[in-house]
Amino acid sequence: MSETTTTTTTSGQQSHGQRILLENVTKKYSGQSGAAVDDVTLEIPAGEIVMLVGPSGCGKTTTMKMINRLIEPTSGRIYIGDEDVTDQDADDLRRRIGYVIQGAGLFPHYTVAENIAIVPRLLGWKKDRVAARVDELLDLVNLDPEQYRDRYPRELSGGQQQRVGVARALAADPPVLLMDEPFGAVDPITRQRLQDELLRLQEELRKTIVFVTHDFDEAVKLGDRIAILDVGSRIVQYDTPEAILTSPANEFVEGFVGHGAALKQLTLTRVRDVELHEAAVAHVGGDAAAAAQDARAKGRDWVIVLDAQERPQRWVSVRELERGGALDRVSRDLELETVSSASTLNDALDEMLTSSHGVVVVTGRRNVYQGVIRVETIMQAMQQLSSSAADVDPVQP
Ligand SMILES: Nc1ncnc2c1ncn2[C@@H]1O[C@H](COP(=O)(O)OP(=O)(O)OP(=O)(O)O)[C@@H](O)[C@H]1O
Repeated sequence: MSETTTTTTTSGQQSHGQRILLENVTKKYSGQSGAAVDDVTLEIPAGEIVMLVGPSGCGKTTTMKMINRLIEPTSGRIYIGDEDVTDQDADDLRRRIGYVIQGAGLFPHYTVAENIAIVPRLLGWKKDRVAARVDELLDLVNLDPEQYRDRYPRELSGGQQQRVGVARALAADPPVLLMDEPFGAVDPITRQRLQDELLRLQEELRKTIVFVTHDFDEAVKLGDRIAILDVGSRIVQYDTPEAILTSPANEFVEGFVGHGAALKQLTLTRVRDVELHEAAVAHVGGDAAAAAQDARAKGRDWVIVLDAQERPQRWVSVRELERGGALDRVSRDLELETVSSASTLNDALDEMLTSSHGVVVVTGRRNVYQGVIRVETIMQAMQQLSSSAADVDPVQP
């Protein structure tokens, strides 16, 4: 494992995840009658996101914290890659496993840069290398280094703090990331963005990620696999989100899947998997009359105004342009919500239901405009999903 962590460079060389294997792992807290984690065997494949879901107190956090030995197992073995880490020096181990918790857990008296630099410093990296890595990571989590590196956590929003938390966990390029309800304390819109960013990051980094959540929809959205746990961390079902949604193992799992499984399946389809439509667009500073004409030719009543970097700024009606409205306002209109290509159709539907335009605007890397999704596209996807679910699941009427 040490090899992968020391190959980190600021030139973009990245380690890939390593397999984690829990073998007959048990944790008994003193004074408790049953085991909090009872003889669990679980293999987490390299480079995958595995979600641990289960009722409160079932042992999710205990299971996760045994991987970086914040909690010592009572018995059993834990392997990362081929290495048995059960008897390794715990401090040493933790420096090689990224850890993200709810509320980010940043040190309030350290700046953003100092927070991110903690593990690289402990590992003895040279100053220049640490500084370059901090900037690289801030970029990676979509925070402008110039603007944010010298701020203190209290000068950031909850979502920004959480991004710094992720950057800090990634600092020494660990092959394994543990995330304990990282997005539990932020509002739903911020949570959706952070989830999208995590998926985008994961496409690049391919870490092995163990993620504890209470939110089944989050598990479906983020997980390559989901482990549904019952008391004692007993694994009731361990499978892909598709398989859990279409063939829940028993009533306990059905309880998690809940009603509206068809709607939840929208969480399985990404914006990038469906056809985007072209909207009428114009640029800040462009010719308003020409933009209106173009929109009319396309049969559109509204135009999306993009800035010089092709980022959507606001909607403007064709009528306003025809009445001589100019395209000179640069400010971003907060009512123009966008989804990214990594977002789910469920997120897109959410945005659409609160937008008055009947479409949702899709952006790609660096928030560059890509197109729009129409409500018909979402309806079509839902029909396809429910007919394929009926094919797979024989118990469906
Ligand atoms: N330090 C401790 N001492 C004694 N018992 C503990 C300790 N930590 C956790 N427990 C118990 O172990 C069991 C599992 O706790 P754990 O925090 O792992 O569950 P969880 O599934 O993560 O719960 P939640 O979803 O509520 O966070 C619970 O019954 C809890 O009360």
